[in-house]
Amino acid sequence: MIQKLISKIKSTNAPIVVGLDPMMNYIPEHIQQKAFAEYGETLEGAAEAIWQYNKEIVDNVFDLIPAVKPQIAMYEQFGLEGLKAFKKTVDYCKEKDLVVIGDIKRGDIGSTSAAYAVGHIGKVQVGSRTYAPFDEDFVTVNPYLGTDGVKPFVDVCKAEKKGLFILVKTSNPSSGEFQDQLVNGRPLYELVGEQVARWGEECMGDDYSYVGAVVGATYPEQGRVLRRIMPKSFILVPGYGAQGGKGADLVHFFNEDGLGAIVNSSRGIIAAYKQEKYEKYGAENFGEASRAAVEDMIADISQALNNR
Ligand SMILES: O=C(O)c1cc(=O)[nH]c(=O)n1[C@@H]1O[C@H](COP(=O)(O)O)[C@@H](O)[C@H]1O
Repeated sequence: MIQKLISKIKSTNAPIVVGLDPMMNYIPEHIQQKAFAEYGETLEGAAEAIWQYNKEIVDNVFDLIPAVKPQIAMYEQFGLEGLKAFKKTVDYCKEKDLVVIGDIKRGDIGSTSAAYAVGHIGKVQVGSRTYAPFDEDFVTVNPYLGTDGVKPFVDVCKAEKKGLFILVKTSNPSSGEFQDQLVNGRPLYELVGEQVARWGEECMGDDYSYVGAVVGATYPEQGRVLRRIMPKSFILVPGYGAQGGKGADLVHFFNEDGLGAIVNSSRGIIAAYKQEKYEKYGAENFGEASRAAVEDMIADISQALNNR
């Protein structure tokens, strides 16, 4: 899957991911009203609104981008109906030939991680049959439990040719509380980065490992250091746009080959129609506003990479 991600980044010339994080207050009134007219103000109605919203965004941007990243909590909050909308979204994006990064941030003791891995990127056995329940291409993993909590994900990736992005230095304001603590004089995120590089060594595609890392756009200096510590790991970089990250902050997340990083924006793209810059599109044309925001994001990152 890392090969597919790389070839799609090259063909689109866009190292970006659109985050499909559909919060209800971003979903335009007309989409909500239609879904509620059909299913009532129910969990099913919410799930239908989410699905229709996602579909319109994907239809407007799929040809410009290599990948999407649905964040499962945004679906899970609506229970089983929400999870059905998550699965429908995953399948639809795959039909559109997009790489799907399931943002699930899981990680537990070995046996439990194995079940998460099977459910999201692997296959589950039912009697004589096997099923791929969610079937994303990559998932995000929380490494707090250490090697035996991560290894089941790595094993499933090897068997299924899928991939991981492991949290190393997260984009949020409190990320330093634990991640920046010094251990033998070095910040914890560096030690986690070194371990990600080691986990990745046995999982190489042609040039890059299919075990990647997550490093927030909001910490560009740490990104520069981590780029060197994990030269063969792809870095998923969230925090662009709504959290303040800009193209110019991101150049050091990339290798000299122009690869090695993929930048996520969720609210900045899917709720673009609410920003002053794109309000001329109006809520009715929110998909077109998202397309314009994707084009602007690609231009911003390309320009920063060309100027470095
Ligand atoms: O793993 C992630 O994707 C992630 C890690 C991190 O450090 N920071 C972070 O914001 N994310 C996710 O990236 C997305 C960012 O959304 P926006 O701030 O709306 O672009 C959300 O889905 C977050 O859950």
